[in-house]
Amino acid sequence: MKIKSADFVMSNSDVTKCPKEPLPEYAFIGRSNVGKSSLINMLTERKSLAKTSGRPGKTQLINHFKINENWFLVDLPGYGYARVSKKDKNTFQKYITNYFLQREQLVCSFVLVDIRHDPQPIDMEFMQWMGENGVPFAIIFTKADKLKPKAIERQVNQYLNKLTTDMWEEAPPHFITSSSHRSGRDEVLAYIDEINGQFFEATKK
Ligand SMILES: Nc1nc2c(ncn2[C@@H]2O[C@H](COP(=O)(O)OP(=O)(O)OP(=O)(O)O)[C@@H](O)[C@H]2O)c(=O)[nH]1
Ligand SMILES: [Mg+2]
Repeated sequence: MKIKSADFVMSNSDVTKCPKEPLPEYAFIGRSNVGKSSLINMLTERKSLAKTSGRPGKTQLINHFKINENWFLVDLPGYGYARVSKKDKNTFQKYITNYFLQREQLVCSFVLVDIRHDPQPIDMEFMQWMGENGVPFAIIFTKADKLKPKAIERQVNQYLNKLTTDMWEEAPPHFITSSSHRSGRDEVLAYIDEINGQFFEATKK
C-alpha cells in the first residue's frame, strides 16, 4: 500500500468524541516507550506525525490520524508507566478501556512488545483482556534492530509458545519490525490493506 496522505485529525480522551466517519480504524497499544509513535511515523513515512520521546509517557491522549482519506491510525498512551500517579492511572485505564470496548469501527489493534523482553505479566494480562472482550488484535515486535537474527527467532518463538500454552490454541498474527531500520513496514501495511478490503466489501452490502 502506498501512503498518499497522512493527516492528524484530533486528540481527546473521550471515545464518544472521536471522529464519526465510518472508516476502518487501527490502534497501536503497548507499554510506555515500546515504540508505538515511532512505528506510526515509520509506517506513514512522516518523520514527526506522531510525537515520540526517549522518556516514557510521551503520548497522553487518543490521537487520530487519517490515512489516504479512507482509514484511521490511532496512537494511544502506553500502559505500565511506573511514574504515573494512581489517580492518573485509573483515569487512563477508564478512557482506554472505553475506547476499546466502544469504538465500533476499530477493526484491529496492534499490541506492541519490545522484542528484547521476555513475556511480561502486564502484556499478557492486556492480551487476555482483549481476547475475553472480543477485541481483535495482532502482535507487533518492535526494535528488532537491537537483536541479531538468531536472537529474534528465539524471542519470537518463546513469546508465541507462551501465548499458546497459557492462553489460546492459536497465536494471533505477528509482525517483526524496526522503526530505525524501517523493517516490517510492507508486511504490516499489507495486513491493514487486506482488512480494509474486507471492511469495505462488508459495508457495501
Ligand atoms: N533502536 C530502536 N529504537 C526505537 C525504535 N522505535 C522506537 N525507538 C525508541 O524508543 C523510544 C520510545 O519511542 P516512542 O515511539 O516515543 O514510544 P511510545 O511507545 O510511543 O511511548 P509512549 O508514548 O511514551 O508510550 C524513543 O527513544 C525511540 O527513538 C526502533 O525500532 N529501534
Ligand atoms: Mg507514544
